[in-house]
Parts: sequence; structure tokens; C-alpha cells
Amino acid sequence: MVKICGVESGRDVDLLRDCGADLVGVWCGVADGPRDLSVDRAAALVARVGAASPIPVLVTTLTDERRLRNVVDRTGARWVQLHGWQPPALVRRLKAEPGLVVVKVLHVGEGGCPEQRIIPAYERAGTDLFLLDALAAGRVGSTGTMVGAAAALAVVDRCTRPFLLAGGISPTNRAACEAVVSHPLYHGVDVDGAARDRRGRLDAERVAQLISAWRSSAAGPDADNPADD
Ligand SMILES: O=C(O)c1ccccc1N[C@@H]1O[C@H](COP(=O)(O)O)[C@@H](O)[C@H]1O
Repeated sequence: MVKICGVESGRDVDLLRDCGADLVGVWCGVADGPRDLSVDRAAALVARVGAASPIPVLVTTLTDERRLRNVVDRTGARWVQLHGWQPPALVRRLKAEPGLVVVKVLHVGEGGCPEQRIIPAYERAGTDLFLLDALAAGRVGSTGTMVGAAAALAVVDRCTRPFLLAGGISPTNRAACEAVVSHPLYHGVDVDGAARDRRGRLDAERVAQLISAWRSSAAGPDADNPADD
């Protein structure tokens, strides 16, 4: 699967659908997030994506259950990506709602994954899919930094649920991730920065390049790794 994150308008939704993205990230409740939307705006974009293909994914860092439920209910999203420090107990309470798919982000930084020891608790709580994203200088999300293959494998080898890979994913760095892509639980990628032009707008050509590079079964030449040329 290829997930592209951070739609802000109907134009963005239509662009991602036309390009063939599988999952469309709609931000709501991301404090200080550059693409955070009001609940009403997020609801309108979730509705515009529709329920079939692509699938809208509500991306949030909210940890307060009442506020989170309010956003889930009002947007109508059936996939929720918990990109913050939400505990397993919150996943369990969300999963009490039939049909809700919960994606839990596991942060991976130089010191490893802070959530590593509680991965089994997230799984018992019902997490459907994990998403590995880079933690860089304490910053969460859109770091543009790749999660190293060794660090990623150390985390996913503890998982029994499938995972998406995020963090600086681009059309040219798939080869550097081949060991992760080959993992039996690998399910796809999640991208923000590399899908955008210089002005920060989603760009159809870049999105098409990302989808082509990451959907194909074999890695092409890696521009970030001259040894591949
Ligand atoms: O970008 C942020 O500031 C952010 C804040 C809180 C949650 C998620 C955020 N961004 C997400 O980070 C990944 C990876 O982005 P990139 O490809 O490295 O630019 C993506 O899911 C963004 O939506």
C-alpha cells in the first residue's frame, strides 16, 4: 500500500485518487501540525475521499479519549492513525467500536523505539497495523529522516501485526530499504514531504513516481546509493 499524508483540499483528494494512492491521510488534532484541519474540514475531506478506494485515514496525536472519539465520530473516518504517544489502553477502548481500524505509530530514533517494550500490549489491545516513523531530535512526524534498516528490523521483529514504513520515503530510496520491504509483515509506505513540490503542495508527478517506485516488486537503482549505479 502507498499512503500519502496531509490532504488540505478537494484538489488534493482528487489528485491522490487520480494517481492511485491506496490510503489518504487527513490530519485532525495534530497540535501545531502544518496541515492540521478543523473537525468540519476534516469531515468534508473524509467524505470526499469516500469509503472504498482510496481509504481515508484520520491522522491524530490526540490522547484525550473524549476529544478523540468526537473527532472520529464527526469525521466518519473508519481508519485512525495514532501518531502520538497514545497508550495501549486507548487503542483498546477505540477498538471496542466495531469496524474501526487502528494504526499505531511506533517511533524509531537513534536510541531505538521508546514503545518497544509495550508492542505486545498494543497488539493485545487490537492494533491492526503498526507504522514505523522516524524520531529525530525529539521531533515526531515529517522529519524527512529515514528509519535505518537495522533499527526498523529490530522493531518489526518484535511485532506480529503488519506495518507501514514512514520517514523520509522518496521515489529514489527504496533500495536502501530492501531488507525492510522484504520483511513478511511489510505492508507499504507512508509519505508526506517527498509527495510535495517546493511550495509544499501535493504534486501529481511526485506522487506518481512514489507509487511507481514503491509498488513495483523489485527495487530500481537507488539515487541515494551510488554503489547501485
Ligand atoms: O509532520 C508533522 O509535523 C507531523 C506531526 C504529527 C504527526 C505526524 C506528522 N507527520 C507525518 O510524518 C510522516 C512521515 O513524513 P515524511 O515522509 O518523513 O515527510 C507522515 O505520516 C506525516 O503525515
